Amino acid sequence: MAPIISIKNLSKTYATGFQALKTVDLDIEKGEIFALLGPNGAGKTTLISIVCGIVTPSTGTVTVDGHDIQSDFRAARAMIGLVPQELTTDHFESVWSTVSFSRGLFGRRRDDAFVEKTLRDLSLWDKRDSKILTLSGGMKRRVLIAKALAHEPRVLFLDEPTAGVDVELRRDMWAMVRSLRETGVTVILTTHYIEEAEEMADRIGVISKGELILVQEKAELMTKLGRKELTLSLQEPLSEIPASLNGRLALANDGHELVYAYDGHGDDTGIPRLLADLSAAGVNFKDLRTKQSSLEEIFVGLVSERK
Ligand SMILES: Nc1ncnc2c1ncn2[C@@H]1O[C@H](COP(=O)(O)OP(=O)(O)OP(=O)(O)O)[C@@H](O)[C@H]1O
Repeated sequence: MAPIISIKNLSKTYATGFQALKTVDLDIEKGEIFALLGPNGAGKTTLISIVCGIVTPSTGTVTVDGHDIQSDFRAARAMIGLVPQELTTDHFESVWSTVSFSRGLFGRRRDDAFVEKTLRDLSLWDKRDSKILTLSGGMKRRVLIAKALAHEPRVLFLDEPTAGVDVELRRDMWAMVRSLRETGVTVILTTHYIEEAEEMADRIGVISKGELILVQEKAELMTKLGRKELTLSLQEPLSEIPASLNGRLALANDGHELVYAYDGHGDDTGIPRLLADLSAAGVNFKDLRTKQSSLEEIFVGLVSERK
């Protein structure tokens, strides 16, 4: 099956001379949930802004269901719903009129029943006559989603959908994404939360400094991301690791700490066996802490693995 979005040789250098994207190639399959994972400034918004026709690429092409986003912009854009990070217009409009207006913008015929269903699904029905200005931040986010869905797009982009939203909205948003997928809608979300990519995505692309450094099925990538470290603060410093524990641990902090790295997503972390072996070797500790690899460390690990 042809991909719903095909990105080839895409790069972007802004007028400042800053290169925000470096030769990105990516195909998104119809009906998948794809998470673009990367730290702030990695180029996520730039990438989706190009696909949505908001930013012009410096090189490369993008097609949406076969429509070129530059030469066939209207057809390409009509396929897409975009939920941006912030609402910038429409403050004085009511919820109902801003959402139904968005539908009209894409040439869709008026369909009050569809707009009503969208508002109800997003718990906005009671607010349909309220001016956007008077809504809470969470409600404004819901309006952004309703606007993006108003013209029944086949592809939905969510830019940092849960940054700063409350638990309830996050849960609603995830449920909405899953139900959209059931109707064949393709969802692409950007995030810098590993947990969000893990919860939502079928496939994850890791972007760092404008480069798509890895694209992988979630299950595979989470195994890589799941590395954790257990640090034990010892009661007495050690000059060397006891023979029975060698190979599993590293000494740190001048022998005051032992560090054990393990797969945080595996069923068998090896920790119970490790603690039993430490006790048998007469090594006592006074404190312990665990640490998840940070995104930065993961990126460094992923990039060096590819070399
Ligand atoms: N119009 C612009 N002119 C110059 N530089 C820009 C412009 N827009 C973005 N940038 C720069 O491009 C880089 C990538 O920005 P982008 O917004 O795509 O990142 P991001 O991964 O979406 O990050 P965030 O999560 O912070 O939005 C950043 O360093 C940003 O400062």
